Parts: sequence; structure tokens; C-alpha cells
Amino acid sequence: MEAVAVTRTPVLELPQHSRCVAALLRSPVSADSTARVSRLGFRSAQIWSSEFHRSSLRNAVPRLEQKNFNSTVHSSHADAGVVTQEKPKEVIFPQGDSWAVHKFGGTCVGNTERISNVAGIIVDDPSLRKAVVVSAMSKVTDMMYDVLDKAQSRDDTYTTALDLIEEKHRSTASALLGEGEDLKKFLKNLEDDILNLKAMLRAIYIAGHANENFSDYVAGHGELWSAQMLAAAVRKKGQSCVWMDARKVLVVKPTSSNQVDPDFEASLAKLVDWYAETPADCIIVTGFIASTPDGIPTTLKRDGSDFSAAIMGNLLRADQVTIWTDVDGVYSADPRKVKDAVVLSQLSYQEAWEMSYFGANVLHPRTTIPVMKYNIPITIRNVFNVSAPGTRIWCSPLTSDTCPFEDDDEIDGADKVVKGFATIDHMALVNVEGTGMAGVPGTASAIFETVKDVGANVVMISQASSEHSVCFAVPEKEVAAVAEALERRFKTALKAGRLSKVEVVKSCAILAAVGQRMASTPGVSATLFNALAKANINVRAIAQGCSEYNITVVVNQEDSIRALKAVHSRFYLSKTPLAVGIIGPGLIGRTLLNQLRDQSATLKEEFNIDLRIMGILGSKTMVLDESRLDLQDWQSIYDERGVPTDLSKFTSHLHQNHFVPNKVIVDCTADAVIAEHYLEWLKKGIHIITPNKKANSGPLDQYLAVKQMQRQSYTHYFYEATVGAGLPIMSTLRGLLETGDKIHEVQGIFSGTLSYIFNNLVGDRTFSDVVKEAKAEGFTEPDPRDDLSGMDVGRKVVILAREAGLKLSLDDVRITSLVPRELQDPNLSVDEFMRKLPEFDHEITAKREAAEANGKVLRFVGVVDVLKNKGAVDLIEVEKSDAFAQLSGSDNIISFKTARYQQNKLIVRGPGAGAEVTAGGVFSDLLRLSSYLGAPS
Ligand SMILES: NC(=O)C1=CN([C@@H]2O[C@H](COP(=O)(O)OP(=O)(O)OC[C@H]3O[C@@H](n4cnc5c(N)ncnc54)[C@H](OP(=O)(O)O)[C@@H]3O)[C@@H](O)[C@H]2O)C=CC1
Ligand SMILES: N[C@@H](CC=O)C(=O)O
Ligand code: NA
Repeated sequence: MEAVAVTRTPVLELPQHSRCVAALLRSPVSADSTARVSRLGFRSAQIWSSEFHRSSLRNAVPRLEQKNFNSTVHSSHADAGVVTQEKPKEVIFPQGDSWAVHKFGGTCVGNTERISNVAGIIVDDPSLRKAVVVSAMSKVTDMMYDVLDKAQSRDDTYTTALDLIEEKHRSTASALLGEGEDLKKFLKNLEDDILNLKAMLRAIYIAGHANENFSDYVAGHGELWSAQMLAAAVRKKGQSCVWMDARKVLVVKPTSSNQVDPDFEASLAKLVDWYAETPADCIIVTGFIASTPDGIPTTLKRDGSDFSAAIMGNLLRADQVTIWTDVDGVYSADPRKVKDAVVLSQLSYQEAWEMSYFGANVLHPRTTIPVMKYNIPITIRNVFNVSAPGTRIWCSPLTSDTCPFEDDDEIDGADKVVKGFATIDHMALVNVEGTGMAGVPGTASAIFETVKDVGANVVMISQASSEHSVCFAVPEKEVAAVAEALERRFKTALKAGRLSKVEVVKSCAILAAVGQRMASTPGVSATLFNALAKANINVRAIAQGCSEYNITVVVNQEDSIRALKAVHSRFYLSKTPLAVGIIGPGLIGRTLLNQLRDQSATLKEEFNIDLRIMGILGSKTMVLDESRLDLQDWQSIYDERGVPTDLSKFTSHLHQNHFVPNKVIVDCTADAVIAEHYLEWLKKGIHIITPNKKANSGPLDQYLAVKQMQRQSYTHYFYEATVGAGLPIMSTLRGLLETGDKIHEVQGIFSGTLSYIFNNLVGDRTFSDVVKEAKAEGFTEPDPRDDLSGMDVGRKVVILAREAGLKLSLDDVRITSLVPRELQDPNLSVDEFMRKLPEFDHEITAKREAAEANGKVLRFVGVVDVLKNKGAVDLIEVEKSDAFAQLSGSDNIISFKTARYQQNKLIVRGPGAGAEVTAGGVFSDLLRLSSYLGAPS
């Protein structure tokens, strides 16, 4: 504790109202209006009784009591009921001795109940000493400015507007304080203030003008009243407490940039004097207001009350400063944009600056300066949720030699490499380019001088070391003026070709990642850009300062929120969220939904994957949800909440969702029309997963366009289940190709249905019976004729052939059909087909018997002959000893003959149809996508 002994001095004397009006209109007021102030350095002094002080005050300013003096003479120590003492006693100003500074903003004291709540928080704080900075009740400062505007513009309603303000405080105080001395005193002060204000506003009305001093003086009354009410409310809760008119203590000097610099020395001297008069342990201090060195009332401008609190923290050498607001602390990203944003437990002062610069709801950087000097922590807390610990903003050993910590690790929450993310919307990029810039000193200076001259604010600058271009971001509303000024300034250079262009890119947004550990951690920017790339977001410009507290990128405005979410989830969340839209809740779709339901908790907890089903669309009905459908109940939600299907609505719901950057459509239909949308979805950055074979076996140009778009757009398109259902066929083929093997031939039984049929067509079983069973088992296509016609196998042959690099289409594949000619009419319904099929059983029976006569069995086989660029689908007879004859159930068997696997082929075998295995294949594609998008492996 630094002890400063003080002497009693007369209080600050401010002019009486008539003088005040004249002085303020004239301003500045003479420095004589301040009374004598004792300076630091008194080692010993005396304080006299308050009784004595009051009489001394009367003597010092005799005229004040005769006339109606303004509010500034309300005696705060009188409010506190300081005990009268006969003998002078020495007062030690307890600087640095367990002071806790609090600041409550306008919303915290917005009504009676809230003021009482704040009083409770103050009383509950066990700190030895408390200085509590308070703003005006919410909206009151604006109301004061409104009154002022009305008076200036000679609008007679200014008096009624002032009456409203008076009534607001009168009723609040009455409800808060009940009957008693404190209420009487407050109402008397309020009445005096209003009288003074009316006189002043009348003068303004007549003059039709008020200067800044006058505005500041009028506007600051809200704080005078809230401080008095809060002090009385604390006293009502049983703790002695006084209020302080900060204009008597805080001295600030105006600067050219509409800001003020605190004069700490002068303020401390005044504080010491004030304390000598009012040695209280609980002081409610008016926020926002102060005085100039000449004693003119002024304000601390924007975020003034936070600044008042930080200055008080400095003057008192407080242990801590707590800024109470209506949020739980500083979030890792704007929670209105990123639902998963979390409250940060800790930020360094520098990180807080960066976050606040980029629009986060933190302190204004200037607020931290007074407390940084003494490494005083500032904590942001929620007045409506006192159990939340808030965010502590403090020094860091990485940036301060005087920080009491040796290592960042000692500070809880300091170990995050990237603390938070923020965006600034509606920016524009300006790119000044030309060969004449390289190596010419002064170009950058000329550019930015020009920008300064039009008063535009440069938010980010980037220049490549080739010096051929300088790129910078300005608010979009300022860019036209900037571009015009640059074109004027560089007219000659542009004409001569030394500069090639002044280019403007509108509709941009800035995204910043903040964290001081980024400086010492390799790979942070790689991760950031990777997250952006995976979310299919184009980066237009990049800047990273040498301090590396932040990395800034410019993206298209339309991508702003998605970009924020993408990087936030990549760095901040342990889980990788993926927005999923499912089309086709038929057999495979609903089995997938059930598998997702059963596995989602495990995925989240053990694999950090968060799959959110945002919509389900069937041929007639769809259901959408803003954040996720409850999988436990998806079927009844779909049945009960379903609305008519609208594919484009479904797609934009998924695409434009504001919570999850990565989206995937899972197409579980067999519809070629749905497949036609893949290109458009990939273009939008939506990933696609499907067991639907139509896209990859449909028109060749459509397939090639989809594949090309997928690569170009950095989106993913997975279709493992199109061949062999859940069996790893596509991935095996890709693995062979990617590692440089050469595929010679792929041959196999690719149809689960036809495998099942021929595995079970034994004894006296009929073809139609076994088809019926295969259908019931869920092996067949929605229309079993697609299987029996060989079309399904033909499609698989085409899919494999194309994957192997052939440009094959269905028409190029020779396909044997098992559908009796008479039943090939496309108008025949599935039911009718199934009903009539038994009539033709004899056809297959004949073929089977012929094979048996040869000691063989029938198998439906597909072949991709890569070397001959051919594909075929045939019903063939195979030896009973052949591997193809050894299958059971819906088994598929696929053999790859390659450069590496010549003698012994690579064989994959297992069930190749059925709801569970197919949905499982689709599910594993989803997980593959999650891991591509950054889920930990
Ligand atoms: N069964 C299997 O073993 C395997 C199947 N597959 C493939 O899985 C896919 C699904 O098969 P399966 O579940 O058996 O088929 P189903 O007939 O049971 O389900 C198809 C679903 O798609 C929906 N649908 C159809 N057209 C549209 C459209 N235009 N818009 C929206 N929804 C539509 C249907 O809607 P609604 O509900 O309104 O009728 C139905 O929900 C097929 O492509 C199939 O080839 C792949 C490998 C194995
Ligand atoms: N109907 C198909 C299902 C898988 O693609 C089959 O029987 O194999
Ligand atoms: Na497969």
C-alpha cells in the first residue's frame, strides 16, 4: 500500500447557475472557479469534521447558499453521514490497499429493480474497499442530448422532455428508497438540478446554440442522479456508502481526435483531497464525466464510463476492475453469428485490443491503458448472471516484462493459440497496381496520403514484396471517393502506364483471427486457410502484422458468416459440425437416419464429429430445421411436421444456414432428376454423398462436368455405396489408381439381388418366388426390373469403368436382360410385374437346368475390360468350384486384375445389397467427409 496523508481542503467550487450559463456559453470558464487543491507530497495533514467543513464551504462560497446552486455542490460526504469529530485526525489515503473497482453500465441500472440488484452485488463484494463507477440509467444520456437538441432548435417541447427525465428519476428513486432522508435529499437535489437545467436550456433556446462544454455539462446529469440513487440503495442495504461527482476529481485534457487524455497527477491530487473530505470504503463514482484542467465539465467521450473505471483503477492502484455488462464475457466469436461461440476465460490486454478493433463486444482499447500500467486485471462480467466467472483481461508474460506471471501456462485459458474471431462487414478492397511502383520510394505514402485526404479509414493493408501492387480495405461507403481521389492523384502515372489500374472490389468482409500465441506456433495460418478452403471460401486478400496478434483475410461479403463459422469450428470447437440434408427417406434413407440416431452421441463424444440433420426431403413431403432435427424422433417429426416438398427451398435452407459452414446432401433416391442437381450443388460448395447410381452412369458429359466441378470447387463427392453397397469397392479401386497401379480388368457379381436369386434358385424353387424374397429383403432396386434387366449391373459396370478412366456409357455396354419380353412394357407397374412374373418362371428354369446338365451353375456377371475399353453384363455358366459359385445370400464378389495383381487377383467379397450394409456404406462416406473437413482421425 502506498500511503498518502492529506490535508483538508475546500471542495471544488463550480459556478452558480447564472454564472454557469454565461460561462458555458462563453467558455472556457476561468480556472479561478476551482478551489485550492492540495498536491501530493503532504506527508501529514489533518481532516476536520464535516460540520466544520460545511461551514468552511459556506465561508468559501458564500454566494452559493443564497442562490439556487447547481447540482455540483451536492455534498457527497453529507450523504454518507460522515461522523462528526471534534479533533482533527490524520487520514491516510489508502492507495493500493485492497480496492476493487466496479463499473455498471446503463442497462445494469436501467430501473429500480436493477439498481437494487447492483446494490446487492456491491454489498456482496467482500473487498475491503470499493469504488463503483456508474453510468446514467439506460437511455437517459440520449434523452439529455435530445432535450439539448430541442432547445437548440427552439423546439418548445424541450421542457416537457426534461419533465419526463425528472419523472423517470423521481419515480425510480421513490420506488427504490421508500420514505426517508435519503429520498428527500435526492429529490431535493434532483429538483435543484432540473431548475438549473431549465434555466440553462432556456438560455440555449434563446441563443439557438450550445457549444460542446454546455452539451457535456447537460449530458452528464444522468450519471449524477444514478450515482446518488445507487449510493443510497447501497446504504439501504446496510452498508455505508458515499457518491462522488467525478468532475471534482478526474482531470482530462482534450486531444485533437475527439478523445481525452487523463491527467493522472492532477486527478490523483484531487482524489486525495476528495478522500480527505470523504474517507469512505464504498464510493459510487459518476462515470463518463470529468473536468478539464480549467475546471470545465467535460465527458470522457465514447465508452466513457469504462474509461472512468480504468482511470479510477489506476488512481486507486486497485486490485482489479470489474466491468459489469449484460453478457457473460468476451466470446470467441459473435454469438449471434456463431452459435457455438464460447466465453473466453482469459485475454491479454493486446488480444482484447485486437478483438475490440474487430468489433467484438470488448473494452475499447483506450480503456485498458490506465490499468495496464500497473498490471491491474479487468474482468468483464454479466450483471444478470453473477455465477458466470466472465472474461479476465490481464497482462501476459509474452508481452510484458512486468507481468507477475513467469509463464503463460500459469494463466488459466491463456494456452489457446487462437482466442477469437471477428468479422467486419461491408468493406471494399482497393488494388493499386502497376510496374512503375516497384522500387519507387514514396508510392505507398502517396497512396495513403490521398486516402487520408478523403477522410477514409484504412482497415487493412497488404503489399506483396514484388511491390507491383498495394491492396487495402476501406469501408464500402468510402470506396468511391477513395478510388476517384486515387485516379485523380495518379492520373499521369495511369496515362503513362506506370500504373495499370486502380481497381475496386466491392462486397467484401474482413475476417480476423486473434491470439498472441499465433506468433510462436507454426501452422496456424495453414490451418486457418485450410478451414476456409474446405468451406469453399475464396480468400481475396491477406494481412498479418509482424506482431502476429492477428491474421486478417478478406473474403466475399456473402461468405462472411460461413467463413467465420468455418474457422471458428476448426480452431475452437473440438467437434467438426457438418450440416446434412437427406433426400429420400425410403429404405436406405431411413436406415441411415436410424444408424445416425444410434451413433450420433458416440460420434460426438468419441470422434468429435457433430452431424446435424437440417432437413429430410421425400417425393411429396419435406421437413426442415434451423439447427438440427431431433433424430430420436425423426420419423414422427417427418410425418407430423412435413410440408410439401420444395427442392430449391430445401437446398437453400441447407446452403444458407447460419450455424454450420460445411454442408452435405445425401441423395438416397434412385432418381435421375435429383442427380441432375449435383453440378449446381457442388458449385454452391455443397458436398454430395450418394448410393444413387444415376449420376455416375448417366450421360457422360454430365458425369464429367460433375467430376470437374467437384475438383474445381474443392467440394467432395463420395459414392461408395453405388457399387457393392457397403463393400469397399470404389475406395479399393481409387487406392489402386492413386498409388499408380494399372487396372486391367474388373469382373464380378455386382448385383446383390441377382446373386441372391442364383444362390437360392435351387431344388424346386421358382424364379419369381426368389425374386419376391430378394425384394422383401431390400436387395432390389425400387423397381426390381432394374435388377432383372441387368440395368443395375450395367450401371455399376459403367461407374467402375469411368472411375478407371474409360469414357464408357450405358449404351456401350452389352447387357443381357432377365425380364421376359412380355413384361418389358415400361407402363407396367411394379406390382403388376411381380404378379405376372410367375408365368415366365419356366424361361429361367430352362436355363438353370441346362447349366446343371453341364455340371455348372448360373451367375450374373459384369465385366469391365479396361485394356479393351469395353464393358459387358451376362448371365453365364460357371464351374461349381469357381469362387463365383461359392457365394451365399446377397454376396457380391469383385475381382481386380491389375499390373500388381496379375496371377492372384485382388478380391473383395461380402454382402453387396440390403438396407443396413448400404446405409452403412453411405454413413462411412459421411465420416470420410468429416475427416476430410478436419475431424481428428
Ligand atoms: N437396396 C440396396 O441394397 C441398395 C440400394 N442402393 C441405392 O439406394 C437408393 C435408394 O434405394 P431404396 O431406399 O431402396 O429406395 P426406396 O424406393 O425405398 O426410397 C427412395 C426414396 O427416394 C424418394 N424419392 C424418389 N424420388 C424423389 C424425388 N424426386 N425427390 C425426393 N425424393 C424422392 C422416395 O420418396 P418417398 O418416400 O416420398 O416415396 C423414397 O423416400 C437407390 O438409388 C438404390 O439404387 C444402392 C446400393 C444398395
Ligand atoms: N439392387 C442392387 C442394390 C445395390 O446396388 C443390388 O441388388 O445389388
Ligand atoms: Na461399395
